[in-house]
Amino acid sequence: MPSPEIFKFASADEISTALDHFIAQASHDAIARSGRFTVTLSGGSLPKVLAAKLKSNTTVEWSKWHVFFADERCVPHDHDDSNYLLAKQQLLDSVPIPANQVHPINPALVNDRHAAAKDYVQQLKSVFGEELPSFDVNLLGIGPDGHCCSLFPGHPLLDVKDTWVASLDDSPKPPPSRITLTYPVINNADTNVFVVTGEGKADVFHQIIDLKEPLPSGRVQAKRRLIWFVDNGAAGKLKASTLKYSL
Ligand SMILES: O=C1O[C@H](COP(=O)(O)O)[C@@H](O)[C@H](O)[C@H]1O
Repeated sequence: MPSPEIFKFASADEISTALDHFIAQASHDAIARSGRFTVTLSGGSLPKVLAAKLKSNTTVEWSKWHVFFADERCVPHDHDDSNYLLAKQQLLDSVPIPANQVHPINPALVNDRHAAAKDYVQQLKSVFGEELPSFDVNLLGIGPDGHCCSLFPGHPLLDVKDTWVASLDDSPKPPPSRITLTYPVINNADTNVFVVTGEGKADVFHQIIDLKEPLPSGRVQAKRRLIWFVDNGAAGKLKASTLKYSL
């Protein structure tokens, strides 16, 4: 299992620049290796930081991207709570990824979370076949409680191993009904990248990295790289010895 690599930046803006370079390189490498770049996006604070610079990057072969969502709220695509809507507004509307290579939750199934999760497994199979999906990169956020995707502390979904996509109707963070990738898929990625900004995340980041508390984000592994991009605010309580400063 790779050790976490933690990179600290002065601001969210600096993270956007670093992410632009990092994702462009990861995309280039994956396309050279396999002809495509498979990536998941999270919701919350991530899409804005991710897209700020990346959306103007003309060196990226956007036509080779296949985009999924690490988790999604069971709401229509035009709902304010939709992770897809957020990603569309921040990034997807600005870059030429073919529409059939972007995989949002099926909008016809948002009132039936079980069916939506099952459908999302089929969407994964349409790109990865029957093998356990191995994304080139998952782009993940963390909540102040340590959740990532829609995997919340103490929730039974933390132990799910028999499906690639699970659903819940009791998310402690609204909205309650959601679907989420499970650990077998998350941890089978080549690279998992967390993006953490702001003082509001300083306590939980310290708990995960320094105190090694078994919060959902702290249980994320990867096949090759496990990377954290953090700003000064989020790293405010971290022991200095755990940091790396350049990629
Ligand atoms: O509900 C969610 O929250 C997490 C963290 O969001 P943030 O705003 O604190 O960064 C997010 O990663 C996840 O995709 C989303 O559904």
